[in-house]
Amino acid sequence: MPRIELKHITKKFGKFVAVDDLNMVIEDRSFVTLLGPSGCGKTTTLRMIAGLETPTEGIITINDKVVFSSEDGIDVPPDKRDVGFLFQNYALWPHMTVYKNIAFGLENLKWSKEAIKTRVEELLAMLKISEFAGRYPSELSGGQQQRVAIARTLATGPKVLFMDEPLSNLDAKLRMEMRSELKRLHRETDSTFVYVTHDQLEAMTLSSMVCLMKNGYMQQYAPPLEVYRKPANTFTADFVGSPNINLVDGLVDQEKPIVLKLTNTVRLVFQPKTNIAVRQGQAIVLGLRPEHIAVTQMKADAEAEVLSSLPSGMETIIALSMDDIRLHSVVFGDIDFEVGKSVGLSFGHGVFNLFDKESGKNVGQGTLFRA
Ligand SMILES: Nc1ncnc2c1ncn2[C@@H]1O[C@H](COP(=O)(O)OP(=O)(O)OP(=O)(O)O)[C@@H](O)[C@H]1O
Repeated sequence: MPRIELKHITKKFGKFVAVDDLNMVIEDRSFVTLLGPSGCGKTTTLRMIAGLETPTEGIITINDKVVFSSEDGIDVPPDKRDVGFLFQNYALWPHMTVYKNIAFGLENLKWSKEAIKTRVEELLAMLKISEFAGRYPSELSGGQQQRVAIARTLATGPKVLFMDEPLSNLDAKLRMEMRSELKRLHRETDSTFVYVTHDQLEAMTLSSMVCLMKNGYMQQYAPPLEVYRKPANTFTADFVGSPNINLVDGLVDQEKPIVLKLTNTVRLVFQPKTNIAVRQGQAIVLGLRPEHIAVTQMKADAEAEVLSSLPSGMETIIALSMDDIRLHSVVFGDIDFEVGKSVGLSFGHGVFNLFDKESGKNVGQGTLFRA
């Protein structure tokens, strides 16, 4: 079963380094998402693994077989890597029916008519498009066309499936529907999925592992909830989560216990979960997820004023001003808050991340309370 390994993969376009010394292991049957802002190197990475782009340096192995090595001059072509593709422009063949579109690849492989029929019917059922078998692509909605494209890609049973923003042409409702379809397909097919997106929500909800990239560098490679709970640096902290994490600048005011000074009046004790090293006067950034800032009338750790309240029914996003620091909190339930009102903030039920201001790196996790 395929396990993919990238060793010291670098890709340069002229002098420009698009991917820089990337090392990663994609475990068999995992769902790995390459995530990051536009231009960070996601597509280039995917294309190098697939064999569509030649790395400048490094080694790629699939199932312990070297498919690329700059040193040994090995470069196995894409069709010999046992992989399938699904891209943003999934262009179905317009003059072929849905059935034919899915069958085409199998006919090329000289499958028997009966075997093709069995396989196509299985895929039509799996993707819930059996009733459209006789239609042409122009007679289908965008979401239905996308399902056909997925069925066509899955037909030959590729061990690894590469997808580059496959849902970006769909409207919000369909994207949501296709997300759960993709997750189900991943379970049902036993294939390894490698998926490119710049949509953090898509990456969070779909993947077993997220590879977060910036400027050609891997920033963090971890399960999505680990990226969320324990971001490696301020960039990854800020990239995942909606509404965004609150990143508040401050100073280490005291080392034992650790006291953080956020403003002239807001000082908080940071109780680390494990031993961490900070020094007095060190500039830090405190990461506060909005759902860990509770708005309370009792036993507050800090005081704030309500700047705005955005109730959506299930939850309310509140903009707050704590001294001159702006914070966002999320409160669950259909509650509204009065603008201008003074409220208390409690940090009692959260675990917070502390970052070094200069390097941006995570220095540790801990709980917070009033100093
Ligand atoms: N053929 C090329 N020649 C020169 N530069 C390229 C080429 N292909 C990509 N690049 C550059 O390499 C960088 C990474 O491109 P890549 O397509 O991998 O980014 P991405 O993260 O997938 O972005 P997006 O989300 O916008 O698709 C970009 O700055 C891009 O301009």
